[in-house]
Amino acid sequence: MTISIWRYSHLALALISGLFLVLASLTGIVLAFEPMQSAVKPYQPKNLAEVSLATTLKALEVEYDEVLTLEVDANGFLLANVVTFSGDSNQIYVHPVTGKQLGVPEVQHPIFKFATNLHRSLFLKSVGRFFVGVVSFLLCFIAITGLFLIVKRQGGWHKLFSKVQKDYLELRYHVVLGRWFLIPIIIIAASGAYLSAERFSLLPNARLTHDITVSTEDGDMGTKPYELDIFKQVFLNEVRSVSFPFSDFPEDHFEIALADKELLVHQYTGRIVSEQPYPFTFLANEFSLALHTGKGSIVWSLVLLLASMALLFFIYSGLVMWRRRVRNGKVARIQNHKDDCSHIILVGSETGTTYAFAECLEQALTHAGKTVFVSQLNDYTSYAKAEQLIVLTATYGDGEAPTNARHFAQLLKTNPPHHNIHYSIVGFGSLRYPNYCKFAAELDNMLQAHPKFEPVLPLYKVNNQSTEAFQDWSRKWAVATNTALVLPVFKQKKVSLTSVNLRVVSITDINLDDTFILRLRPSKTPKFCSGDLCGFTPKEDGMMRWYSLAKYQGDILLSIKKHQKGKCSPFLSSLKPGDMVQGNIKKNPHFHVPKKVSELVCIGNGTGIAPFLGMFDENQKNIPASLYWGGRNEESLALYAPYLSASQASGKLVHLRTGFSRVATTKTYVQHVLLQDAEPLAKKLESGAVFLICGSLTMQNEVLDVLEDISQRQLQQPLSEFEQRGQLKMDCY
Ligand SMILES: Cc1cc2nc3c(=O)[nH]c(=O)nc-3n(C[C@H](O)[C@H](O)[C@H](O)COP(=O)(O)O)c2cc1C
Repeated sequence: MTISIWRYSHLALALISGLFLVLASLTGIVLAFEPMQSAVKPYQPKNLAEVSLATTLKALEVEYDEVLTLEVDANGFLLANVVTFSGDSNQIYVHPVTGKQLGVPEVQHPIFKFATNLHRSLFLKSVGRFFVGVVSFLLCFIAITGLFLIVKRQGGWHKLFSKVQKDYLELRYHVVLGRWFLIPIIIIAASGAYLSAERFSLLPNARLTHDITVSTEDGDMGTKPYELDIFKQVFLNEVRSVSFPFSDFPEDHFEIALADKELLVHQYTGRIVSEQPYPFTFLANEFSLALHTGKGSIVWSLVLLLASMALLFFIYSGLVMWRRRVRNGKVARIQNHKDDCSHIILVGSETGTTYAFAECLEQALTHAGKTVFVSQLNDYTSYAKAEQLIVLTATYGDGEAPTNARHFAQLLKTNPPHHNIHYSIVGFGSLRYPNYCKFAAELDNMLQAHPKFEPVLPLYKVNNQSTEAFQDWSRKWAVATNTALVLPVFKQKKVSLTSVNLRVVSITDINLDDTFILRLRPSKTPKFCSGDLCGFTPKEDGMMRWYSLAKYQGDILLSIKKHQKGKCSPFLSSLKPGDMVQGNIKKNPHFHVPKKVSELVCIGNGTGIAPFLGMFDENQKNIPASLYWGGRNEESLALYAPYLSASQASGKLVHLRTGFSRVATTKTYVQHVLLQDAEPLAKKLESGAVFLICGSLTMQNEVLDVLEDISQRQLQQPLSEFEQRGQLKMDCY
């Protein structure tokens, strides 16, 4: 529940203050340059901690006829109001030791003046200041709610800076930048709100008053200030300002503002006539001003500049995210009537990405001649002609329902279907979270227990919005329901491909699994790695097919299953040594062996073994490596035996475990073999070994269930802990 409250508060506050925030961040960007520009001036030639006030006062007496005030500004520059011997009154920067003039304060540049006015009051004087104050206050809450949401999303404070989940650009960078800039934004907003509150006298009086009785002490009127001990003991780095006595009368004093207190000092005796510490509100005001403006610190000004820019990005990306969510929520309103449809798709989604899958499925089903109705789980009702119910749902919080799916269980009770309906559930989740697809699993249990619902397929889990996994589920669903379902191609991110001419070095015979190994030598040496992908485009349909590659002694090694009716694999199987073929290489960095790794556990089935053959061959440091592989029988393994034996002989592969599904009466799959090795595998997980999984998506899901089980039972930790540490890498199809 809480996550949606935070999300709606965050959105509502941002919408209310959006326009003001745009202005504030734009002007904030401009204003951040002002302190940077001042701070680089050469007006601080000496370390102030080494110069006593007496030294400066003496130098000033020599240089000027009279000094009225002396101020040490935020940059540590000495600004003095002096009267020269020729009678001119000047405000100048002076050298702390020689008293000589170093420069004059510049008039504020019109751009900064304009930006300051706009930033402070929108040119609306007190009314504007009031609005700006309120917006600062709101911004504080927006940033706090935002930070809370990010912490939730990342799985706790301790994981704030761990890997950010894959999502569309605006959402991803809302999170990535939020982690860095929300704290500075909270500081900017809180200090801005404080300054406004101070300005509108909402805080206790910060002014300081001295309670002095008229001094009767005269002292020696010939005494020079720099001869007094007090001025010899105070150094410039402690001083804010000095006001010189108005006249020679002993009852006029030096007013010295130090970092934390103000002193009145007798001008002839040096006695401290009054000493008052600054009230907290005064210091807080000063601190807020420094934090809000960046005065005196180039580094902080730079942080303010970047935070203002980030704020603009948050406004933009927040709007994009909101629009996506609103648009996705409206899907149901622009389509068929619910009671006319045979296929009902219900979506549970928090950030909207699951709707893209629902739209794809809707298109494909419509194309297959079905009448489709798409809605959200919270709108579940009766569906007069429903034959198939397909639920696509994310999981949120700690394994909870997304906001738009919370009422489904209740609605199901109040609207039980009148006829039997087939159902399938696809859970969208992420292995980074301990409760992977938990809500989908709960729904599955709920429907399984319901007398009117009949499952078409077991629950299918999709990790990190994998389009391949969803395609895989759709193929299975199409077979199970005998539907001619072809999903439209998902929009792919642009990736850089390297086109290469490849010469066939060798090609094996096709084995009993219709599988063969193709060894190709690139004409030039493109940079590639085992785990990258090699693609071919058959002329017939112009669609690229990708194969996971092994880099084997500089060549590309592919394990290919020949599909009789396929377009690409039959062509590749017909190649002869010496033939040339045009291919493409696509980087697949998430499936590379990490540079620093203590141990490797490779798990795969069928042709998924290919990248591992290269990884073992490249294992120059003999990092302990194991292979768990599932195939039909020994003969299936024979295809890879020469490569595996060579790696075993050289210590690059130390542990080989296989599971065969067509040997004994009981089928042994790779996940069963993993279960047999639960204890050693748990130890490997614990000691930081990297687990790589390659092969079919069905195998991947089974293997993940087994690994989750091992991790929970043996280590009392969810598998997500290891996923987040980068110990789990997958490339399944
Ligand atoms: C704050 C947050 C919490 C999440 N919690 C879980 C979780 O407990 N289990 C899980 O499998 N996935 C979890 N996920 C991942 C989402 O379910 C997954 O990214 C899903 O594809 C998002 O779909 P949507 O964009 O339609 O909401 C979480 C994501 C976020 C941002």
